[in-house]
Amino acid sequence: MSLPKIKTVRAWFTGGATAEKAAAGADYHDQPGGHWIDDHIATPMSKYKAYEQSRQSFGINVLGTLVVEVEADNGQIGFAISTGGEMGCFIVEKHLNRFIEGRCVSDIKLIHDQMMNATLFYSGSGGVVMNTLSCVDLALWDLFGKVTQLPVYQLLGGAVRDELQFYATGARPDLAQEMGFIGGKMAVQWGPHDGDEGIRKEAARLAHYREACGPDFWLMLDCWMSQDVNFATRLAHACAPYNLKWLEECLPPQQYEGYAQLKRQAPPGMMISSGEHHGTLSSFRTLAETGIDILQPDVGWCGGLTTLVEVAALAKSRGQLVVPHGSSVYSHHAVITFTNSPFSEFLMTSPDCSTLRPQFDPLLIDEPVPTRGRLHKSALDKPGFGVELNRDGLKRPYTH
Ligand SMILES: C[C@H](O)[C@H](O)[C@@H](O)[C@@H](O)C(=O)O
Ligand SMILES: [Mg+2]
Repeated sequence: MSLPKIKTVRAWFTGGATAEKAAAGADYHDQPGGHWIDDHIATPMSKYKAYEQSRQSFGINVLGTLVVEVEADNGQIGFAISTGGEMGCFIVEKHLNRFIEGRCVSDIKLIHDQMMNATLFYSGSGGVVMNTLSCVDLALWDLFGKVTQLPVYQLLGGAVRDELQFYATGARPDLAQEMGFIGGKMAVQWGPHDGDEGIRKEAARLAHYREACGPDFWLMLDCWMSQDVNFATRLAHACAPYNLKWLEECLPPQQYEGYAQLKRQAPPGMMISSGEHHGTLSSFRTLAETGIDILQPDVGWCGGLTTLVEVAALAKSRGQLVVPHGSSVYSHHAVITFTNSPFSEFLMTSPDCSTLRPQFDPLLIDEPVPTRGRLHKSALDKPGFGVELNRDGLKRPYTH
């Protein structure tokens, strides 16, 4: 089979700081007011009163959505979305384009290695540069699937299970249980600056939902980098009586010693997780060596699908789980091929968690959502990632 070459790469954005209004999409924090995902959630900025109530107030949604499309010389187009906005457009159109155009559509790993090495001097192994590189990588996998007429999960070697099962991240674990999810993960709302009262409030909320959901429904807390080892340890022990399944991302990404200490100090049987704000395989090796139980790379932020596959193999060699941060079809196609990813995250983007809204709505046409907390592999049986792009409102600020 003679494969086409990549003729053009283009980058678009929507939402973010330069947009007139919030525009949800890949940057799913860019929601209109009154949304659960921006309601007094603890962050490293919560110790500043002005930034305690809303994450948008300190800029969680400044980047906006990046869309990358790659067009082959036979006219077929692959695309992907991530969090990166106008800055990502600049990086794609003014820097990464030189490693992409002219290459064969199957040269995904070569392009990935050149993008990684060429951005080392300004990527800091994460952040918007890694988001952008990840988005290019995902678009290349999508194009390869479109050209070969195969879903990405089959390009990766095929499914190791017939269906994906999901826990739901949101403010209402009770509603998640009614919808058939296997668990509910809530965002913590209090942090070290709230002292013992904060721990009491979190434990009381957990006790309420343990009562509402019964003894076996999974309940988790997501701390979004907002804590220190002492607060996280004491929170873990305060929540142990309510069978907290895992405590997530308590510390900033680089505090590896802290994660190792937290894992040692956590109650027996309670899992510790992190990873959604880590980028590159090396960072995940260091994170895995802390001994935490679950690595949670975001495939749109960690280095793309090419890196995610490497991270999954690393974790598998250590007996650790990989449960990617909620990233819709971009992680579904990977997770269903990983033997150490027994479940996935579905991130509730409906304002009050009462309905099943596709995570990247409205950007992906035909974006699947779980039914009774599950998604059969047949839902992924379309070429590439199996979704099409809603181009409404997209802007292309740079060309080359
Ligand atoms: C719900 C969390 O605060 C974040 O908004 C979410 O993006 C992430 O941490 C997650 O694990 O879903
Ligand atoms: Mg998280």
